[in-house]
Amino acid sequence: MVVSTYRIQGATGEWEVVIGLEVHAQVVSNSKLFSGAATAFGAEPNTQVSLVDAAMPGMLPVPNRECIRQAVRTGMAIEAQINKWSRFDRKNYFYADLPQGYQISQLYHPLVGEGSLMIDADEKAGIAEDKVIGIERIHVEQDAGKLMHDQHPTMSYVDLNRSGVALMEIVSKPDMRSPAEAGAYVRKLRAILRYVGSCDGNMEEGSMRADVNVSVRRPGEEFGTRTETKNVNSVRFVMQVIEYEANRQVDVIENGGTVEQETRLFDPGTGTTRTMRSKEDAHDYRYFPDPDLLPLELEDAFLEECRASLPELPDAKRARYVGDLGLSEYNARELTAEVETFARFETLLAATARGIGKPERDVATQVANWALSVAPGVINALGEEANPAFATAEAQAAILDMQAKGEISGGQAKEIFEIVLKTGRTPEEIAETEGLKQLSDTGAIESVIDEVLAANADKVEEYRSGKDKLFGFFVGQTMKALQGKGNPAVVNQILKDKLG
Ligand SMILES: Nc1ncnc2c1ncn2[C@@H]1O[C@H](COP(=O)(O)OP(=O)(O)OP(=O)(O)O)[C@@H](O)[C@H]1O
Ligand SMILES: [Mg+2]
Ligand SMILES: [Mg+2]
Repeated sequence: MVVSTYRIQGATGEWEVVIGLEVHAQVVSNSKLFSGAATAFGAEPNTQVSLVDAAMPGMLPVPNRECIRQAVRTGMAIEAQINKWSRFDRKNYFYADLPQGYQISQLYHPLVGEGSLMIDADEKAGIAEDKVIGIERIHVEQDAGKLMHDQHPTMSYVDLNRSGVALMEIVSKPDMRSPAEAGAYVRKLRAILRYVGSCDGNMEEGSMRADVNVSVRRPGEEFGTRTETKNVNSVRFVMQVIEYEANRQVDVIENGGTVEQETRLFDPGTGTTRTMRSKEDAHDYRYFPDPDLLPLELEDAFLEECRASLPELPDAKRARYVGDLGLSEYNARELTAEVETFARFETLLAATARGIGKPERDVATQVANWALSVAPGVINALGEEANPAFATAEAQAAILDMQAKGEISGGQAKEIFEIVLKTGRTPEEIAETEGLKQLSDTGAIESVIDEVLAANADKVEEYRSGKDKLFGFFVGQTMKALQGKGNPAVVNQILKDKLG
């Protein structure tokens, strides 16, 4: 096995990087954490703001059961401790996008305690083996509004649509040791959130973003001082932040300086980070329990309902694909990485197995290869000419069924799929009218084989006296005579029978 350890080579020796991530994930829910206002993305500014979200005096927050349910389900999906008793705290600070003057969050008693998540070995990415990353906690909190500085030459506007939307803050332990591991962690976490349906994981639209904590140390020594780069909104950027920060910190230390604990901002344009605020003006948030809210107490029936609603999760699905369906580790990992991918695969697998009347296991590898490489290959090659709407599960299953029955070859399967993508015609009809079929008519194949054997009587003699290798020659000659359209299984069988 390749053991690849990520190290920064400094002027004075090697450094190890230590990473912990705080991921803010917007909870999928029709209404906000403490109000009935809608959460739909892309609405006109300030059209989804209740009196609670605008912090009108006297308004009281009421916890939204669905938001709590989603956070509990997420906690269960990372095998975390679910705290039946938790409480909300006020995190006080002043900023124009925060009308309350405080954010309702959970510092002292979060809803979800310790859990973990496994990142998968990926040799290409430099991750030698599966690795478990600890998760410290998940707490539930409100999002803030959004300031808009580009609407007016001298004024800033504020959009409160996001004010009060439920977020989960998922805090990892400082267990990651390379940009690749951090990238894999974010991808795996995003996959789990999407499987569970508790967050859409859409980083570009901001429904999932990461605060990236980075420090460096000599391998095996005490942790160094961390910096925290806020609001990083893509996997690639998370990795860039770590790469940049780790190298910057090594330079600082090797040049006799010390790393300051501070909050930094990432500039995607230059791939660098810069100071946003330092420890000196660090916030004192004056956290205290929110007097407007009672502690949350979860009942067993609620917890059971949450557990029962969980789908099969990525690790379990991957193991089942290998164990029950007989797929390779690689195929299983690729197919389970995204919800859309496994959903498409499972639909196609079911349709193919049903069509041909065989157990799923018998056709799983064929369907997996089709879904992961053959079909995308044909679609990409066609580019604009392909109409994705024609790539239905039924059409693809029909092609795979014909191939599994030996009626068409792999090459013909691709040609038929091409025509399907361009025209929407059915595969059976295409195979028939375009002559894209293998010949399986035993009578016709038999007479061709008879001719081949008669024309090569000497070779038949040699074969019968023990030169087994000649079998391939007869197959080749027969196929040539059939212009490549013979069903290989039928050709092989008849040849075997005739040669004795
Ligand atoms: N020495 C270190 N190097 C890198 N990461 C660290 C180190 N120590 C702690 N971390 C990580 O920093 C993060 C700290 O997050 P946490 O939410 O607990 O506190 P915070 O960042 O101080 O608070 P806030 O939520 O207000 O930003 C965790 O992900 C943790 O793993
Ligand atoms: Mg935090
Ligand atoms: Mg933080």
